[in-house]
Amino acid sequence: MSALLLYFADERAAAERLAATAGLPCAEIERHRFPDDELRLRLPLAAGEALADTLVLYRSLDRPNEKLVELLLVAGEARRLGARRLLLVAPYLAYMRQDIAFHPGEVVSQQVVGRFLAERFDAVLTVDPHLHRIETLAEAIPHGAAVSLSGAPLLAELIASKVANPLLIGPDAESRQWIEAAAAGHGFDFGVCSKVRHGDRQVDIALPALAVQGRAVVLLDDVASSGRTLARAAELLLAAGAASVDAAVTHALFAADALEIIRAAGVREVWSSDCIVHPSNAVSVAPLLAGALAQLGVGTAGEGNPD
Ligand SMILES: O=P(O)(O)OC[C@H]1O[C@H](OP(=O)(O)OP(=O)(O)O)[C@H](O)[C@@H]1O
Repeated sequence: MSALLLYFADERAAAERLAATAGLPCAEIERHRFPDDELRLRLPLAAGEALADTLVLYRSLDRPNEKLVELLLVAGEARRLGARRLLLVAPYLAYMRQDIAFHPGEVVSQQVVGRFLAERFDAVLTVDPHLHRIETLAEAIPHGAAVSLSGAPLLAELIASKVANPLLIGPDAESRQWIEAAAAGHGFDFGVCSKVRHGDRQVDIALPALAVQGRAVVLLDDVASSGRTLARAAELLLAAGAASVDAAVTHALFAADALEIIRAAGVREVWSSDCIVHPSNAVSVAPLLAGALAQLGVGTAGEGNPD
């Protein structure tokens, strides 16, 4: 069974890391944007060349609005050309946070986008999707297509290599799942804050009842967007006597002035996984994704020959 990993130029490095780890050939999709913002895409196929049995499309869904159109076009063309098996590797999955209509008529984007993906791809692999009122990704992406992976163990290894005897702090109740997973493997001390969100850029945080005086604290979260969550938590921790505060996130969205806000709050180092391409990337999720692909029978990562 032949398989090919397809990627776009702006994610070449991360896609090539995955291809190398998974033992897959890879090729770039050519992309041109017309003056009116329409896209012209070209799959890397020579005239008369047959499609691979399995196509793996690598596209992380930060800046999702245009990327969702790319998925629509690539998947549509691949199926038109007779693709039998089409997998999406989207290390960051967008639109997962709007999981309920807060007002009549409000679009429940999570469900709409989830169905859009499930109708086009046989499997959708992602890391730490932000789920709030639903428990499993399968409730958003139906038809058995959802594969949800945890970046916490990789971030925990990174933290262990950077900070001696860290105190892991999760900024809200939802972070407890990855804080516990990260702490478990290394015996880190940990605690979880409580958070109330008042708006896109406004959160109130209360620290857990823990001694933070003199501790090297690492904040660990799934995503940093406006940066306000990490910034507010860091301010409180430093005010409570923490010796240092670093931050690690799976998804480095860092919208607009987020990094400046985080640094101004006193955060020393900011690390992220390469789920979203960003200068803070410090750990690759390629081994995690390659392992999941191997479980789906794609690539050689499961055969002990990742190179
Ligand atoms: O950088 P920021 O803009 O602060 O956003 C990042 C935060 O947002 C998310 O939680 P959220 O507050 O959405 O939790 P919820 O799903 O419980 O509303 C996420 O888990 C982070 O904690």
